Amino acid sequence: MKAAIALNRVSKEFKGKRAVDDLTLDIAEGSVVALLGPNGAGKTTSVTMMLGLQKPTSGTVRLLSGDPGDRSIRARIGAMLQEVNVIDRLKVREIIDLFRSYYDKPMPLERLLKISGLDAEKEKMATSLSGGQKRRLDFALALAGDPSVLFLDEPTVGMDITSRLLFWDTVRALAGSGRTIILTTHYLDEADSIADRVVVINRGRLAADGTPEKIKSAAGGRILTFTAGASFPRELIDSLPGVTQASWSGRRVRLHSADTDRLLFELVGRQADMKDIEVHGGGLEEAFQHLVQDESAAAEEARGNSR
Ligand SMILES: Nc1ncnc2c1ncn2[C@@H]1O[C@H](COP(=O)(O)OP(=O)(O)OP(=O)(O)O)[C@@H](O)[C@H]1O
Repeated sequence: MKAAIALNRVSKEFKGKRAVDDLTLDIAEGSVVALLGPNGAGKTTSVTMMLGLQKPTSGTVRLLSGDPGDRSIRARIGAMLQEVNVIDRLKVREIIDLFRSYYDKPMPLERLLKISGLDAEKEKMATSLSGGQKRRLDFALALAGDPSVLFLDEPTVGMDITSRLLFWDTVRALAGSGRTIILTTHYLDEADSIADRVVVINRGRLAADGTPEKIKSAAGGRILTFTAGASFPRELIDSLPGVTQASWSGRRVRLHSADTDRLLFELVGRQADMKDIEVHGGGLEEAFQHLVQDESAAAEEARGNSR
């Protein structure tokens, strides 16, 4: 399948600090991809590089097989970014029309008003809109050129629950018409309901990549933690059945597994030297946080080892 977006070993540094670190990623045309990650993970920086708004410090970005900075490529892209900048002294309808005028084949005004749910507000001054309505106006502006690739950077921030649900229904319908959609969110549930692929970014690096089901099963399950005694061999972890992730923090060991009962039974059977054993699990969000935290802990450890 053709790649709508191709990032090859992309890094971005700000004053010596790496926001994106050697990221390689292909996004197939027609797919709906959610970029997930904690605050400061590098999601927005990645998206702005895909859009050609920022240049990578190293590596290459291709958008629709071309340079993201090219006018002809930009004409096929729509973006709803985090900064909300509503133009003063214009009505909703006028702003949408202004944006439509930038494109050769814009979406009809009526359709944009309907999609964004702003029909009743079309004669209002844009500055008088509520936060959630301004987000919906941003959505209409992103769609003005009838784009084949749509970027949505935390699109539902500021929307109430009804608007959120309506918004995702609309995005789902747009995805059905063959557009490529890249969205960033903090919510695994939102990603799960819309995306066919989830890419988890943490500290500028790829932490996980796969279908929502795959990510959930990697992030999910339960967690067994214990303090390993002096005679606990590190290699023992590798030979344990059903461990999806393992990390060490000092002598504290954290193991993810879909079946922590069996894992514990196995460890006890092998007379492993452990104390302060805990088993915990929980919701999807909590599991996701662990996935990201564990990735960070592993990165810290790798950095420590390489020093
Ligand atoms: N223009 C900039 N100048 C300096 N540092 C920046 C700049 N833009 C981003 N950063 C830094 O790069 C890192 C990644 O930021 P980015 O906005 O890409 O993260 P994010 O995953 O989108 O976070 P959030 O979920 O909070 O929006 C952060 O440490 C941020 O402070």
